[in-house]
Amino acid sequence: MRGQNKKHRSIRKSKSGPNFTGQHLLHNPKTIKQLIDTAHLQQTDTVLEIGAGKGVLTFPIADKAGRVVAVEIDEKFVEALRMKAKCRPHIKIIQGDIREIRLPTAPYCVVANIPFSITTVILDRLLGAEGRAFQRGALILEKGAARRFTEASTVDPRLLAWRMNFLFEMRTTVPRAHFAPPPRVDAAIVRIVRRDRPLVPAREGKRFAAFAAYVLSQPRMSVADALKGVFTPAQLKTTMKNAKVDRDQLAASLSLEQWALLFHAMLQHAAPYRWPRG
Ligand SMILES: C[S@@+](CC[C@H](N)C(=O)[O-])C[C@H]1O[C@@H](n2cnc3c(N)ncnc32)[C@H](O)[C@@H]1O
Repeated sequence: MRGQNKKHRSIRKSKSGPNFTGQHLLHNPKTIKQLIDTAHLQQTDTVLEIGAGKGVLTFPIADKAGRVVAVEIDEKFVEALRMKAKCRPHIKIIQGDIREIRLPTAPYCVVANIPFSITTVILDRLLGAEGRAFQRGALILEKGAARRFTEASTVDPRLLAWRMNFLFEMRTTVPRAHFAPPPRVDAAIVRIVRRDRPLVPAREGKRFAAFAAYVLSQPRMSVADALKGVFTPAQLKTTMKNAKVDRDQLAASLSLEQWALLFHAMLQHAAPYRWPRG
């Protein structure tokens, strides 16, 4: 018990923000195999593991990948992981906060059972401009979050921005009983893969999200009306025609391709002082 308290104190010390470590350790061999298989790892891959815990994923990942960089915040787990990884030089254990450490700059994959409470922060780092070397991943997320990230259409500007560069697919539900201690709700395995051709360049992600937020800020207004502040009437007419957007179409029904066409038209034709800012 004293050891436990000490452990939690050390986590608290090393973090800013909410004190929640999400230590739900996987113990179901079938789920562990499913998660790792979802990543299709090869000997040429470098894998970033986020929240390595006791290493239940770290070592099977290391059997398949060329290099593993495992990040863990809890110093007790880190100590044990370093002991176990002693004779495996292609495993690097980093003690740190995934919200703060530098991400790899060479191409890498992610396989992880992440702390659910910081899901959006983690995805923002991996899928935003900062994570430009991130190629693909297999992640265990809370089932509700997994559904939200993978449903066919979305009105979340940040998720739209991620989808310009990545494909999301929900693979399978992971019952809460597969973790110790079990989380409040079931989880799911989600596969994320970088698109061969991005619909919007990653460096424009923030500008795209600001554009999407602006158009979506009036959910009952047609896209044409919402864009009157961005384009001149002549620009708007051509843009709507080129993107095949109907006069009365609402933003919620735009396809990803239509979003990308509207955004590119703004960059090409609209005066920069009229571009929405985040
Ligand atoms: C859901 S557990 C997964 C542990 C292990 N991978 C498994 O599947 O059994 C999440 C892990 O992330 C660690 N963690 C929590 N917050 C973290 C952070 N900000 N940065 C790095 N690791 C963190 C926790 O200590 C915990 O070991």
